[in-house]
Amino acid sequence: MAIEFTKYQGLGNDFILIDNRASSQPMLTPQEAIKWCDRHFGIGADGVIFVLPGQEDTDYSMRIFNSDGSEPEMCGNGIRCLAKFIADLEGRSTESLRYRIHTLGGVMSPELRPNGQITVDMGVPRLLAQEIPTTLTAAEEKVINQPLEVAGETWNVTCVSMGNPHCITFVDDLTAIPLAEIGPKFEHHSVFPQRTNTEFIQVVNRNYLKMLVWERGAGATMACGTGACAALVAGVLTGNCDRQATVELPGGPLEIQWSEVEQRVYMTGPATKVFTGTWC
Ligand SMILES: N[C@@H](CCC[C@H](N)C(=O)O)C(=O)O
Repeated sequence: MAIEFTKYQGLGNDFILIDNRASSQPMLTPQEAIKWCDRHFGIGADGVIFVLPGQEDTDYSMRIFNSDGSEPEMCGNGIRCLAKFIADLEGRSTESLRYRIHTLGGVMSPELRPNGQITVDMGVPRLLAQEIPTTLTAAEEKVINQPLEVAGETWNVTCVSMGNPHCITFVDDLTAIPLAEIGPKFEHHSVFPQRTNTEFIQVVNRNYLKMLVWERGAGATMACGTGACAALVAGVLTGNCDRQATVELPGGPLEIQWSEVEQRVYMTGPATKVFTGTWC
């Protein structure tokens, strides 16, 4: 069966978007998603995202498969791409628009702005060990600057769930991080029963962080929206940064804010259409 798709990217974190509004079941299996994401034998992407009918009073639902076929709960760069894709499908790309999107990580709300940027209300971060999930501390405790042994070194890590799990560690020099070697060791560490995304953060100043990411199910990517949000939350919890900061990723910057009153995290960044195609 021929299936139409559109490729989008947010800071180089790239996704294949599929119009799945006619059914609540994703059109592809995880095995098919692996083939589509392959950069040599397929279209090439960090994941496949489906726009499905809304549930529980939302406008639409989002499901996503990582490039390894696993299904994460949420994706920050992906939800900006999805908002742009929906606006394009509805023929409303030039308006200021807000959607309520159901995800496996909770309801998220992206807003398309007239300047082309998209701000997403990413909800309230979850901080208890059982919510990450991790066995690093007791289930009801937060994981802030806890020592973790990886590759023969002790790393002080802080864990944050933005719907999906993140393990954040602050380092002096990002250029000294052997990402491809240690990323998988964090991802598959026995203290993370559902694996984890890992962010390495260098603090430039209290409002500017630099980040490298190893994503669960996708490896080293150019950017991770949920990871940037989790990094800012971890920075506040460890006293490394203020509640508003620019997070610079290999693919470019995201603006992140953690509001003191409602405790919600807001992420602002771009999303761009790359091309459309048909998989035959
Ligand atoms: N790149 C994404 C996160 C995608 C999901 C992640 N790999 C996971 O398994 O949790 C983002 O921008 O947030």
